[in-house]
Amino acid sequence: MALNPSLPLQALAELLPGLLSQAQVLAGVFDADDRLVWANAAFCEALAVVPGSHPTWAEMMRHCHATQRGTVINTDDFEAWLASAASRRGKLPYRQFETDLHDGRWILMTETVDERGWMLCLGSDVSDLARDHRELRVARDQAQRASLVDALTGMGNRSFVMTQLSQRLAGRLDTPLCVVMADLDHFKQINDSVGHAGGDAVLCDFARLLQQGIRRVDVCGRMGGEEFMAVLEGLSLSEAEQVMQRVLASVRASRPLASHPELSYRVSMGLAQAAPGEPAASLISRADAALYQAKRQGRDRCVLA
Ligand SMILES: Nc1nc2c(ncn2[C@@H]2O[C@H](COP(=O)(O)OP(=O)(O)OP(=O)(O)O)[C@@H](O)[C@H]2O)c(=O)[nH]1
Repeated sequence: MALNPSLPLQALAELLPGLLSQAQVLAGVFDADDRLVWANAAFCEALAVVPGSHPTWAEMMRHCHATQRGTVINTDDFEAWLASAASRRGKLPYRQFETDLHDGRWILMTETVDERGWMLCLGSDVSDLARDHRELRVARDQAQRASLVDALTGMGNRSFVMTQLSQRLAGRLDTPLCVVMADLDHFKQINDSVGHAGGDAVLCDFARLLQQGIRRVDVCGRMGGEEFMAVLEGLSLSEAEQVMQRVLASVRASRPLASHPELSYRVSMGLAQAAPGEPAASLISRADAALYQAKRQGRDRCVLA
C-alpha cells in the first residue's frame, strides 16, 4: 500500500481512537479538572477503572487504595498523600516515572500536559526490563519528589514554586502572570496560644485552603515559616485579586482546630503582575512590598503592587 504522506488531520483523528483502543500501551486523557475523559482497555484494566466511566484522578486513587487494585500507594495517611500528590500533579509539561501495580506489574508512566491543563497519560509495561536497577531508579524518583515537597504541609516547597515561576516566566508569550505572597497574621500569637503543634495545624489548614482556591493549572507552595506563594497564569490582576479575596474569605470562615473551636486566623497578601520581560526576583520583591503594605494597612487583606 502506498504511503500517504499528507494524511489529512481529520482522517488521522478518525484513525487514532481505534488504534489507541487496541494498543497494549495504557492510554488515558484527563481534562483540566483532572477527570478521566477517555481511556483505552489496557488503561482501565491496569488501573481498576470501569470501562466507560469518568472518575476524577483523586477518585481513581481512592478506589485503588480502598480495593488494593491498580496503582500501589504506600502510605499510612491516604488523605495526606492524596492532597500532596494532587498539589503537584499536572504542573510540568512532561514527566515520567515508574510505578508498580497490585498485580505485580511495573509501568513506565508518562504525563504530557498542555497549556490548558489537559493531560495525556501513556504507560508501558516494563516489568521485564532493567530489573537490576529498578530499586535505584524508584529511590531516585522518590528523592527527587521529596526535594520539592514541604514536609509539614505536603504542598510544593520554595524550590518547587520558584522553579515553576521561572519556567512560566520564560515560557509565556502575552499571557498575564501574577504572583501572590501570603503571610499568616500574628502567627507568633497563635503559636503562643495553642502551641507549636496547633500552629502547624493552622499552617496545614491554610495550605489546603490556598490549594483549593486556585485552579489546577496554577501553582502554590510554602516558602518557609508562615509564608506562602502562588503563581496564577492567564488571569488579569483584578481576576487574580478576586481569586485571592475568595481565599481570604475561606480563611476567615475556617476554624482549623477541633481542640480550640473558637480559634480563627487571618492572612495578608501582596499581589503583583509580571511586566514584560520582568525577572522573577523583581516580581517577587514587588509582591513582597505589597504584602508589607497589607500588614501596615491593618492585615487580613490583599494589596496590589
Ligand atoms: N508552628 C509553627 N510555627 C512556625 C513555623 N515556622 C515559623 N513559625 C513561627 O512563626 C512565627 C512568625 O512570627 P513573626 O515573623 O513575628 O510574624 P507574625 O507573628 O505572624 O506577625 P505578622 O507577620 O507581622 O502578622 C514565629 O514565631 C515562628 O517561630 C512552623 O513550621 N510551625
